[in-house]
Parts: sequence; structure tokens; C-alpha cells
Amino acid sequence: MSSDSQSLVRSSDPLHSANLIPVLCRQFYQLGWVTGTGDLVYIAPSGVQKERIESEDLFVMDKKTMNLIHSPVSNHKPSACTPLFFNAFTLRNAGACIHSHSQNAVLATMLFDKEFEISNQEMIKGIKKDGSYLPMMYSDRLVVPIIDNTLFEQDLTSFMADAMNSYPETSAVLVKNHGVYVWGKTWQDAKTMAECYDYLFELAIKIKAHGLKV
Ligand SMILES: CSCCC(=O)C(=O)COP(=O)(O)O
Ligand SMILES: [Zn+2]
Repeated sequence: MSSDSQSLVRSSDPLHSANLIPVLCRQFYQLGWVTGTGDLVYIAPSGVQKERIESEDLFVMDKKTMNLIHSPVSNHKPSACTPLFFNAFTLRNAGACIHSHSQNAVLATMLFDKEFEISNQEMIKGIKKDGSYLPMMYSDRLVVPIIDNTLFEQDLTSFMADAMNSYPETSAVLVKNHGVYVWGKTWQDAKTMAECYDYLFELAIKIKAHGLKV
């Protein structure tokens, strides 16, 4: 790795991916949940305390070739979710992808079988249909495919890709007893939608607990 690549993870711009990702990781950690832009993809290290990540800890990969352009000095590996994030980047041209282990997402996968669904909720308007990027309407039925978990994160890759091909408008895939992947055109879209999905997962759990229909 050339020492020039250090410049990829050093920026005074707070919105540069190298600075933004550690901030977002801390926010998502506080939410009890616990990532790329342009031609470069910024990936968190695997198996570390995500809320403590600093810019220098990030991996940088080429979005087209998946080649590693920059590795941190530490001997960590890139996130085990890297091939799953690349599903979003390559199959949907996403600008950012977030993986969460939110208990709302996990419980939703236990209460629904192959698809999570909900309609007639205001927060559905926070979800954009992938492809057209048109916002969904209050009365639309939001459907998120649920795939089975696998022993190793990387083995989810082809199942996630199949679900993405079967549900061309979805911007999320749930993984049974594990969590959710949410992606968007920009990091702002991905973050907003991850928050809306999580709200809707939690709401559906509560609606069902009251014996009401979603
Ligand atoms: C306790 S984490 C289990 C593995 C997992 O689900 C995961 O998402 C690992 O992500 P990482 O970025 O730490 O490789
Ligand atoms: Zn995971």
C-alpha cells in the first residue's frame, strides 16, 4: 500500500466519507444498531467496536474493481459485510449501504415469514422506491424481502442479490434473526431510510402485539 493512500483517509471536510463514517457509526451505536461514495468505497474494519472507529481505521476500495486501495496500519480485515455492501453498489448503483443488528429488525423477521409488510403509515413516505427514487405514499404497501441467515456473513451475498432482483423497488433486505441491509443513492438517503425502516419495524411489532392488523 503506498503511503500516498493515507491522504484518502485524511480530510478537513467533516462531510468527507473518512470523517462521516466514524460519526455515523457512533450515532448508530447509540441507537442500539450495531457504509461509500463516488468511485471509492469506504469500509469499516471487521469485529471492532464500531463506535470507536477513527478515519485512520477505514479501508478504501475501488467501487468498480473491488480492489483494496488503502488499508489501515492495524491488522484488521475489512467488514465481513463487504460483499453485501457491494451488492448495493453494483446491482443498484447505491452511494451508501448500512447494516444494522437492530432488535426491531430482528424481531420483525421473527413475526413475518418471507416478507415484512406495512401500509397506511405516515413514515412510509420516508422510503424511496429504488430505481425511480420516487417517494412512497402513505397508502402504499411497503414490502421488504426477508432472507434466511447463514453461518457466515459472506454466504448471504447470493441470497441478498436474488432478493434484490426479485424486488426491484426495495431499498432494504432483512436477514432472519440477524438484522437488515439498507442502501440509498446518497448517505443521507441511506440514513433517513434506515431510520424510517427501523421505526416501521418497531411499529409493526407493537401493532401485532396489540392484535391489530398491519
Ligand atoms: C457480533 S457480529 C456477528 C457478525 C455480523 O453479523 C456482522 O455484521 C459482522 O460485521 P463486521 O463489520 O464486524 O465484520
Ligand atoms: Zn451482521
